[in-house]
Amino acid sequence: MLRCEELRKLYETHLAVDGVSFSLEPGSIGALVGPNGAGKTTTMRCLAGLIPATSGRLTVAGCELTDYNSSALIELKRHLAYVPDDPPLFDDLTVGQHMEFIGRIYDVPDRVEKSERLLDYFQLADKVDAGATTLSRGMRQKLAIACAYLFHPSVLLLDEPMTGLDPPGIRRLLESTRELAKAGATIIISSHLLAMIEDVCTHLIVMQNGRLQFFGDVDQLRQQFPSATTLEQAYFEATSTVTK
Ligand SMILES: Nc1ncnc2c1ncn2[C@@H]1O[C@H](COP(=O)(O)OP(=O)(O)OP(=O)(O)O)[C@@H](O)[C@H]1O
Repeated sequence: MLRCEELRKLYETHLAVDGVSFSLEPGSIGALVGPNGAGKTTTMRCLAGLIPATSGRLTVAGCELTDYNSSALIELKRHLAYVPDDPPLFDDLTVGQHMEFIGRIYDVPDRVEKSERLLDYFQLADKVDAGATTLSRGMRQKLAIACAYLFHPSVLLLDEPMTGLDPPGIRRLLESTRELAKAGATIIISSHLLAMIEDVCTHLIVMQNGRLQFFGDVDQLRQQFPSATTLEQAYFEATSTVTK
């Protein structure tokens, strides 16, 4: 379960997120979309507990992010995985060592077998002994996603996950998010690639200039934008960035 109530985030004098509210039940996949600078990454980072909200109430994986004390954040991190668009990896570790490290700190049962399966699934098996600094951008992305899946998070936040991925990588990522949601996880995918996330998302969160323009499930989206036949058309109508 993930609930974001009246989230506001001020960077000094700039209001990046202005009163955004939405909630997602377990099993939901929310597509977080909006123009550059809309406040998507800021929202994700607040939900992940990486930056404090200026005001608002955030409940993520049963944890209330109100006081940002260390025990609340540690509890949150047990259940949440956040994969930014340029994931920070450990320069001194290999691909296999990343999986081993994450498997150990999250105390993942069968971590060796799960790691092998995930590296195989994300086509990184032949890179198991490669150092993180030798990976391509897409491989770094895949490794960060594999690390996130390893401990089976109940909330997964993916910020622009498809930017560096090849077509098989994108397909596998989307398939795997569907599987994780089916198993009860709550997922948010922030992306500009609307056609690609269209089939996988159950909900749409549209932001623009820090404000929420639309939140609802796919049926509500159809009701609100009856003439839109694609997610992209609904997006344009919600943000009015393009007129026909
Ligand atoms: N650390 C920061 N300090 C000051 N302003 C910031 C900071 N981070 C983001 N902003 C501003 O907040 C606004 C929202 O930025 P954010 O990165 O959340 O947008 P976004 O929707 O993720 O954009 P994009 O699609 O380009 O990634 C922008 O105007 C941005 O310039």
